[in-house]
Amino acid sequence: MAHAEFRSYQRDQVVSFRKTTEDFGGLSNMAPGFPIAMLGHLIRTSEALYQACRFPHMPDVQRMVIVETSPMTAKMKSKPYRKDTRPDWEDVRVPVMRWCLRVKLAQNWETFSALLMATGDRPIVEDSRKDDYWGAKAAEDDLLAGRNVLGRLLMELREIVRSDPDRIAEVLPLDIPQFVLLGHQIPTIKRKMNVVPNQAQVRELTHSAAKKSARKSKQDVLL
Ligand SMILES: Nc1nc(O)c(N)c(N[C@@H]2O[C@H](COP(=O)(O)O)[C@@H](O)[C@H]2O)n1
Repeated sequence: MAHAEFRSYQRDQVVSFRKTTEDFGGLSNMAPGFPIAMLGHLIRTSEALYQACRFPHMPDVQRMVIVETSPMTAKMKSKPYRKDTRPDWEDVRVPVMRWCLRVKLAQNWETFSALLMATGDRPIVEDSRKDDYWGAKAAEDDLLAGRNVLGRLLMELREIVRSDPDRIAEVLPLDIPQFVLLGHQIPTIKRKMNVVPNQAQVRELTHSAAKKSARKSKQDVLL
């Protein structure tokens, strides 16, 4: 999969997604509404989980990534540290992404499995402006061209949901060195119904949203 071949998809024959607000936007790692609970922390998106996995040896950077409300901002904020990404990242990033998607599914079973099933048998493609590794880019004749590794992983997951859903009853940690979050070994994740934040997590979310809104209204005044 890491060396998935480059291919073209006819746009009108696939399920594609770009914005998280589109019908199939929930397939995007950036999509809100698929929270992940791990080691007592609430992680808002699979993108944040994936990006945090770059920095097992830098818990402060991991924390910064997982507490940020917006996954795009989290990714941007972690950009200065990209040079410190774990050295084997190129070898492990596809298994890490596969694991992140399984965790997203295991903890949001009803909603994410329903979304995957709603794609039917059509190819799934992330329609990306600039990333033809995880997704595919617009090409001539209404084609999308790229390696579409994320789309392929989603299709792989769809097949598991369809034919062997018990494989997602538990998601084992990856057998790679330093598979840790905030200094703790990542545990086996058990399938559960959609994650409901606990009281402490609700307080944390409310607090950070309130702080953000206060900052914003201050900026509004300054503008
Ligand atoms: N919405 C969006 N904007 C971008 O700029 C993107 N690159 C993506 N693609 C997603 O980014 C993740 C991989 O990021 P890196 O390889 O660490 O840059 C992955 O979730 C892609 O689906 N999406």
